[in-house]
Amino acid sequence: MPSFKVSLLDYGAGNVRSVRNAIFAAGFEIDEITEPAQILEATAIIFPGVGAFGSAMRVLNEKGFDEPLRQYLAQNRPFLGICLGMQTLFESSDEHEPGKPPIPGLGVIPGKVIKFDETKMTVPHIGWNGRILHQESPVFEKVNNDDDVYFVHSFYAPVTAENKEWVLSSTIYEGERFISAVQKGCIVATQFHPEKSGPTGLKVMRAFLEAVENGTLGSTKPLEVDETATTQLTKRVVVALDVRTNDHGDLVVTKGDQYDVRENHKEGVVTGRGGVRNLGKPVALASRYYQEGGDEIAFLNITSFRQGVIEDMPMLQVLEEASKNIFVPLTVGGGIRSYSDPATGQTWSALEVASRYFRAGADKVSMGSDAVDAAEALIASGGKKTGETSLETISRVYGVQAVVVSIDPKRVYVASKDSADKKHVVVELEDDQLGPNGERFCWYQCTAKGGREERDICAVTVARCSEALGAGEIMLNCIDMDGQCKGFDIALMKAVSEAVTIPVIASSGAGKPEHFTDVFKRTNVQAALAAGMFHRKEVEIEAVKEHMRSNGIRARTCS
Ligand SMILES: NC(=O)c1ncn([C@@H]2O[C@H](COP(=O)(O)O)[C@@H](O)[C@H]2O)c1NCNC[C@@H](O)[C@H](O)[C@H](O)COP(=O)(O)O
Repeated sequence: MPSFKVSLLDYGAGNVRSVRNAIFAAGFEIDEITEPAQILEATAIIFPGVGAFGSAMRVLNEKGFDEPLRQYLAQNRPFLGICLGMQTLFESSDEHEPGKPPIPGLGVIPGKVIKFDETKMTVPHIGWNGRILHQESPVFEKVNNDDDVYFVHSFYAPVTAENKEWVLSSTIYEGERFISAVQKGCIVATQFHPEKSGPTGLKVMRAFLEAVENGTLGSTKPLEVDETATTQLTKRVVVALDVRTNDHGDLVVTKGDQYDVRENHKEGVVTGRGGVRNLGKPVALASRYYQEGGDEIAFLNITSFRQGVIEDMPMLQVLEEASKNIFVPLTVGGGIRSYSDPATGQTWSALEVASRYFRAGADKVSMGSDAVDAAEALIASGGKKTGETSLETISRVYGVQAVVVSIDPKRVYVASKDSADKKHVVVELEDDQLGPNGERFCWYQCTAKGGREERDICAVTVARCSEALGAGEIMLNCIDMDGQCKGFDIALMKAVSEAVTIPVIASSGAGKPEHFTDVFKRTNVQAALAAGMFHRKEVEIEAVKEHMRSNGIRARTCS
């Protein structure tokens, strides 16, 4: 039985549930810090930060946590900061609340936090990347040096002459070296998320707590840093679980065939309107994919458009259960929008809905129909933002990296590149992906309500508007390819990933490992997802990664 409880500094933003679950998984109990006085009474403090530097420091100051925290750190007492919990240790940051003056950091480490240059690279830096060690430390002694860890951030701390002695590890992203972990004595912090870095992350969390327990935390040794060493962001293999209630009211994982999730065929014979395809229980399947090395898992509530009031949120329980034993990023989508209860007239904002999901264990929320509405409104207003759309309100509080837009387009074939309405981006299809009658040109019409409502706006426009409104990532589905096992729609993935600077997840159509290698070789998407082929056990996640590696594409190794 550990001799101390971990003091958790939760300033109320983002998914702290996973940090709690990772501490429990390491065998320790938690004291929630709610009063400034508790800080100086703590044995070990863990400070997870998600969101924006400015609002984090404002909350620390308003709650009176900043001064006792500075004293605690000045006494070199055990501390683990995560992501923003590391950045706030620095003197300042370029990330501050719009229209508000920059707020200084805790000022424990010299230096300023700055933003990755989106003219040179995709921002945010989302995914699994490596570490170059600058010190030997008990915190990393249980993990292999080349184990990847999970990052999700747009701002970073560069290594400088003034803060060099603090650097525990650095990481390279698109040629830019940044500090991925710091340690001086008993003060440790990571830019990456140990609670989301799978078994590797859990080992880091356990090693930190055990080093506090046996008093060895501060025993570090500087290492000779190989200046030529580098790291590279892996391409992510994501698993999607389309979830809905079946005709008996059970919540099941289902899988559409071009978005139609009903069994209409038996042995190739049309049998008419059958039951909802049932491919298993959401939490059980998600746990299987975690064990099998899935880099991220997305739960999509595909009938959420029918949901009336906020109370009917079945995905909350799924998330709470799943996040107990799954330590890779969890995304939830479906029904992230504002609600009003016709009976009581009570309304709930999309921000309130999203906050419930973050508190239940989600790392990212994904919006479909609401994003199409917001894009149409932005176009109609000539690009004038209201600041009130769900994309803007949620990304302002939780950071763009926590906001995904899921786009559901379908092909509209046209005779030539300029025969469609000028407002739609027409693409030329790849020779091996022409239309059913050899069509070579099409535009991608967006839909809402799960493909049920066609809208007069194209996928490229919705992606661009979503980025402008605060989305940090695009999940790019394709109704034509969904469930067809013929590969991802390359032309669509190219058109959208070249139109935005935020990461794009390719989706719909994978049927074999080659399809992942293909989309990573022919487009610059950062991730790709599949559903059916994994649910039907036709392909293993590791087989996909093996095929990628054997074609020179970096994939995360789980140890
Ligand atoms: N009938 C359906 O299938 C369906 N209806 C709605 N959705 C999703 O549910 C969410 C609804 O969100 P809102 O309530 O509009 O914000 C959206 O993310 C939308 O994409 C649906 N599924 C979307 N599914 C797309 C992928 O998630 C799928 O998993 C890939 O196509 C991979 O499949 P494959 O590998 O088997 O080809």
